[in-house]
Amino acid sequence: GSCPSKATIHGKTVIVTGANTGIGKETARELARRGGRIILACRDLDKCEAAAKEIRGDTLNHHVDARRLDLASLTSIRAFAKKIVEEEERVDVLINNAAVMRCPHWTTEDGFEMQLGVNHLGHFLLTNLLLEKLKASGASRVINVSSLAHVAGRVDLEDLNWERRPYEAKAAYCQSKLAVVLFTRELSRRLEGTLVTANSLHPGVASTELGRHTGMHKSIFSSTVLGPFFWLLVKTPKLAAQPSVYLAVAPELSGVSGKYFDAFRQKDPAPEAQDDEAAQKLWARSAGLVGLEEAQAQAPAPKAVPPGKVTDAQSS
Ligand SMILES: NC(=O)c1ccc[n+]([C@@H]2O[C@H](COP(=O)([O-])OP(=O)(O)OC[C@H]3O[C@@H](n4cnc5c(N)ncnc54)[C@H](O)[C@@H]3O)[C@@H](O)[C@H]2O)c1
Repeated sequence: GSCPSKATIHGKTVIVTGANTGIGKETARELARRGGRIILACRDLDKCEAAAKEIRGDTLNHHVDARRLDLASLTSIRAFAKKIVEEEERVDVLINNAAVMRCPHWTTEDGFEMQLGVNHLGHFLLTNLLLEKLKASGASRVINVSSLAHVAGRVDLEDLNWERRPYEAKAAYCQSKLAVVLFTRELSRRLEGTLVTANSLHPGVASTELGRHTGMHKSIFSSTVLGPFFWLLVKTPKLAAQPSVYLAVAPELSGVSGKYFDAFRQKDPAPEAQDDEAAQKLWARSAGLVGLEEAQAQAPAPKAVPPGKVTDAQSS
């Protein structure tokens, strides 16, 4: 169903990755409707601008902006984060939504297996680079879009990038989505004592462009056998966006952190996703791969700034 919370987000700034299409675009649209300043972060700036324009026209919220972010490039992630840190007063919600599913054995600019690189490592670096900004904005929320597919995942810490095993696109997707839940768990642990929360979610199964590499989005749509039933089982992108919207806005989720949601319901993720030791090891491996200083990832929390207030440091 639709988001159980009707809360608005006036004065808040939200970043949504992979927001030019699918669930990300509908998440951005719904949040724009609720009054926030929405930053769409997409690999292709033209598509991003087009989506931002469409959302502005649709919601009459003119605080909807497009920014370039290629999660398959550490350089692009650093450039995006630098711009946000320098130009934005605050970041209240970061929705790590972008993903690649079951693509061929591609690698990112920095040589990571594409699905791990985009779905996990890219968002891992992005989140860490924005962490001080999130803390300075008060009770900010990090929302990591995972998938039920994480239950079939296995994180191989010795071979995260599929260099020593035969590549399996499906298993690589499941690994990346399990990594997202483990990352959320460890992030939440590290955020204890701050007001910032981090949760992950499964949006439900939706008809989006995610199946572009599997042919599923085409074959199932055109299937005369599944056709009539397909729509009973599968959500529209708009409906699949509602859980992300809920985690972003719901007042009742204030202070809730380190949890996994299946749509609107908090649930236990797979046992592998509740392994604190694995989460800590994955954090260390991920930090090493993206070249993140551990010290930077653990800097003490600065004082929170109430909405609308700009500190000297931020205004300079
Ligand atoms: N659709 C489903 O059934 C389903 C089920 C479970 C989880 N999910 C998750 O929901 C999220 C949204 O997926 P969707 O279904 O809307 O798919 P989608 O393919 O329509 O959207 C994914 C977005 O990620 C972006 N992206 C891919 N690579 C990128 C990169 N290198 N840099 C920046 N952006 C990049 C794409 O451009 C696109 O905008 C994903 O995290 C996906 O894993 C979807």
